Amino acid sequence: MNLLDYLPTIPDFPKPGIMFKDISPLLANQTAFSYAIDQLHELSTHHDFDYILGIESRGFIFATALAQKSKKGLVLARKPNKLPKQVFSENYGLEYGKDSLEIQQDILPKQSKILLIDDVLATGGTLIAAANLVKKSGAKVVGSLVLLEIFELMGRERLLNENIPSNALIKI
Ligand SMILES: O=P(O)(O)OC[C@H]1O[C@H](OP(=O)(O)OP(=O)(O)O)[C@H](O)[C@@H]1O
Ligand SMILES: Nc1ncnc2[nH]cnc12
Repeated sequence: MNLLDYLPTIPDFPKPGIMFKDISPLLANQTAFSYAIDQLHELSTHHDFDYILGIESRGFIFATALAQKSKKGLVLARKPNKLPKQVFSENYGLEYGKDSLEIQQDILPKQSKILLIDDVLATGGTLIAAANLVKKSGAKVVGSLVLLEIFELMGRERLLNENIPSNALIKI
């Protein structure tokens, strides 16, 4: 199955010049979605981890499915002002803007091993911010896994510079 058939490119969204990869058709096709989760789960087994960290919002979809399949807990990295307790925060830039992510300060046990999950790796800004939140918690990032990596935006290099191993089911 070629998952790229279910990931159309939408030019100039959300800003001129951005070639946006839309995951909606993949999610809407039960066979493609299920195949993607099975393949991502297989890649996740190469890591020894205690928790999955999912990134709001598209990352939550894949993180939830993988946490269930892996029988691991799911921790949410959320956009600002959504979490009810004390948080660690990170500001970051991504391909088409700036944002912040937060996690609750008391959610990750110190020294626990964390696998980061998102849908797309573009510049890597989002995953590096998520990794910094894990570090602030005293936990350890064992790797990152995405559905789709946009190779020319060089996120993988940025992640490697931060000592974050990265893997992607599809690379374009
Ligand atoms: O590698 P980067 O350049 O950081 O870009 C990747 C991020 O961009 C998208 O998130 P977005 O902030 O658009 O949020 P969404 O999931 O809520 O749509 C995507 O879901 C990744 O999290
Ligand atoms: N080009 C892109 N398509 C989909 N999601 C993205 N997140 C960052 N860049 C993206």
